[in-house]
Amino acid sequence: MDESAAYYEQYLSTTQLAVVKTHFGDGLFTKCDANIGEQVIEDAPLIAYPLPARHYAHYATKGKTNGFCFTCLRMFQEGEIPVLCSHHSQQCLHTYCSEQCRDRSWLNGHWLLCLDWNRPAYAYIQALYSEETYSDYVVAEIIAGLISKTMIMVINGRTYEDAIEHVFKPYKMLFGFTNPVIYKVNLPQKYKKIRSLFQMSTRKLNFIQDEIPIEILDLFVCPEIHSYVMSLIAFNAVAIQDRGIGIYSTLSKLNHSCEPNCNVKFDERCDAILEIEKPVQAGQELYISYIDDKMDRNQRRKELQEGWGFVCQCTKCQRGE
Ligand SMILES: C[S@@+](CC[C@H](N)C(=O)[O-])C[C@H]1O[C@@H](n2cnc3c(N)ncnc32)[C@H](O)[C@@H]1O
Repeated sequence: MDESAAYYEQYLSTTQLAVVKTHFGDGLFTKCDANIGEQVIEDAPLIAYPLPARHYAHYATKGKTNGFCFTCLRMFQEGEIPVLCSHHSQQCLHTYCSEQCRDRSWLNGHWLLCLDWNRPAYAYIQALYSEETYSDYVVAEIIAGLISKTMIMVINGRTYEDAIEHVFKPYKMLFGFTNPVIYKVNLPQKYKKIRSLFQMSTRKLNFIQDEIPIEILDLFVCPEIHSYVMSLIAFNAVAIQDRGIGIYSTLSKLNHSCEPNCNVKFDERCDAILEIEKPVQAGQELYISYIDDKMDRNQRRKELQEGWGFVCQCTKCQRGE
């Protein structure tokens, strides 16, 4: 069993699914027959973020709409009182559906990106929220999460190597395939901005005793990780209805077909449910469609090439349909 298959085995051991090497890198396979409508896995996101437009709508109409949780993306119900960021005083408008979601967001790096807590980096953080630089904002959030989780593990007694391996592995495994398209546009400029932002975050924090060690900054805030994370967002992020985006470990292993046998639905939070659309037999690969598969072949191939950087090799395209 290769590294990727072995890694995913721990998540899939309670399901009838397996990650297997294919012509397109890894793919997700079923180990048993399944019928239309069967839900074969429910996958919680590794990370999920609201769309920036949602931030703005929320900022603009604060107090007038029900809002949503910035961690699990659940929309608040009529009359529900949101939990605010613990450091909210003026600028941070992050709202959560529970203290658990609030604390998860803080440990996942919100302490680095909170407009009220990280005042020295205020202008840099503000710039990340603009709509044009959505991927900058998400890259910064992901890298903040990597730094935060690594620091917490080191404080709890793990070695740097061990902590970094543990924290980065889920992201490393997502990108198992070799994709020729890696985003490198304006990279030095982009990663330097985020580095300056994190360097300013040197105040003593209540759960982290030290400043961000230079080893961690060097490791996670560098052109290689920046371009890797940007590519992850481009190729693996899934749109969650009109709420935001999520990156999912297992779903990221689903290859595309223009005649898919599965589709993905989301529950009221952003957990994804993979549902069978056409009967499948044990040993078959599961496919979703990344695009609107009703388009003609040229349009489909163009979208896949431009959006995901590959020439579609699915059965329908191979038949020339
Ligand atoms: C979300 S990943 C799917 C899992 C991926 N195969 C892996 O190894 O992790 C998407 C990538 O898989 C490959 N891929 C998926 N569907 C394909 C298809 N129909 N034809 C060719 N390559 C495909 C492309 O490299 C694409 O960018």
